Amino acid sequence: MLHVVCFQMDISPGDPEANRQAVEAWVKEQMTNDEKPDILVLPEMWTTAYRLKDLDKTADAPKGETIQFLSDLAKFYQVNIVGGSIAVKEAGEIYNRALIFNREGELVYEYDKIHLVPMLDEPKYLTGGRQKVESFTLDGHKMGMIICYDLRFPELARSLAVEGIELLFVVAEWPEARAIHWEVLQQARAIENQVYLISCNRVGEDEGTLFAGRSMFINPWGEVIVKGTKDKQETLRAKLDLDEVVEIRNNVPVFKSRVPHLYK
Ligand SMILES: NC(=O)CCC(=O)C(=O)O
Repeated sequence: MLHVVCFQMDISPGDPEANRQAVEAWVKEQMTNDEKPDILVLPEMWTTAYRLKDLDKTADAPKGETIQFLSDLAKFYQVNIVGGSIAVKEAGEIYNRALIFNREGELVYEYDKIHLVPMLDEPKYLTGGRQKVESFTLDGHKMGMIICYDLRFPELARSLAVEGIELLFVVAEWPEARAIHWEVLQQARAIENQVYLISCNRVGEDEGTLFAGRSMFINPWGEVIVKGTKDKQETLRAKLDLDEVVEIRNNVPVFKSRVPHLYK
């Protein structure tokens, strides 16, 4: 069983220090519980939220404070951290960068959001990722990670599923205005790829945008096993039986039935 916990967070806009303090307190609370989680998950752009005009000042350096902070927490509590994403400024460009740390505090994977979301002005302020997505391994299990708007591009999740991931993380700041897409697309990605899908969205409002919450844990059959509220900061948790992935792939052998040379 893999015990996964997500922080459906109400982010303090443009205030990395306040957000780091909130995350530190939350991690401490999780790790002093009797049942210690295996993986902690944070949302998208959790240090700054979508204060994009300020990112020149508030983005982290590539080996900056937030990266060290997450690494130290992972090492101190010996827990894997799917560190959501943060703004990182590198060679004059700003990226929406996801960060994954193992129990030793090592950065095992980083991913720059490929699809920048026009509806939130990302292309005006950020540079899209140029590296191919890859899977990573935590506690011996293959996993993948995408960021928010990436959810709309099924080929991205599929490429990770073809690599053999059992679990897909979706970290997000998805607005309430398109909440129906958020819910349905998550279930679709879980069903078509036969993976556990763990999403971590923010709640709250910033500069007129209300965010949708409804973070979800979905099993590889497509059932929502845990769902956050639409408007409350809260912690979501579940123990995942990864044998279910194998069982469902045996019962409905989608990956064996694919004929990829006949379509793109
Ligand atoms: N932060 C995001 O990528 C939001 C995505 C979004 O609003 C949408 O796809 O709709």
